[in-house]
Amino acid sequence: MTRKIAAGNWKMNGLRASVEEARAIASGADGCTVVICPPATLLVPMSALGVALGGQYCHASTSGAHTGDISAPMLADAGATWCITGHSERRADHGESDADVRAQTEAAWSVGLTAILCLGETLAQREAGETLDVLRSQMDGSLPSGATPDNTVIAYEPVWAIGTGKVATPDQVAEVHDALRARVGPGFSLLYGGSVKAGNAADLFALDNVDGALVGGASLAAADFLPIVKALAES
Ligand SMILES: O=C(CO)COP(=O)(O)O
Repeated sequence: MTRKIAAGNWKMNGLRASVEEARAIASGADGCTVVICPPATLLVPMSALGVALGGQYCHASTSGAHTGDISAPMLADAGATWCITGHSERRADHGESDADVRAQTEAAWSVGLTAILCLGETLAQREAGETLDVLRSQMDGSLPSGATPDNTVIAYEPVWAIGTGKVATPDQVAEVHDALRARVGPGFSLLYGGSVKAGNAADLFALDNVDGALVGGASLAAADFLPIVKALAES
């Protein structure tokens, strides 16, 4: 059985006042696993809300001279039980390679964090017909061999659908998720991410191999996120 997971990636958004929004999400979440990945500064203030928390990234090392970075043990110590790895914004903004993502994913596992490993093609790659090849190569390069359904969730996030309002069509998502399922086998939860909103969530969750979503903008407010959680719980 795959787990149904609604994960919110708050990215670089949220101040201490946003803890109240997370509290509202926590109290309304029902029927599936809900994870909030706030900025690291909000992990401790959110740690008593009763909702699962995740980091958005972790360094491959456990400690050391890496100014501005954060390690998996720090995330776990602050209350996280999950960690996003390989998000396309990290790959683009910080030059993270598949090898980096693989090492970060192993670092997350080493302290018991469940990794939400992100993959996705750019618009140019999709238009060149390279989508499945790109994803295969990202999987080969960034998914460590010790991955299990307990320690890893895969998130397909087409780069062109992130923050653009252009959600991938159900056919596009089904093609990729069916290929991912064939690659990883049963049990692994496969999330879709990229402009997921209340209005398109049910159609995505109706697909065979979509077990949830990794939501950006629409996870910041309970009024936007909870209808997505409900759609997943009812799928
Ligand atoms: O990148 C995403 C989640 O990790 C998706 O972001 P949006 O839902 O804002 O498109």
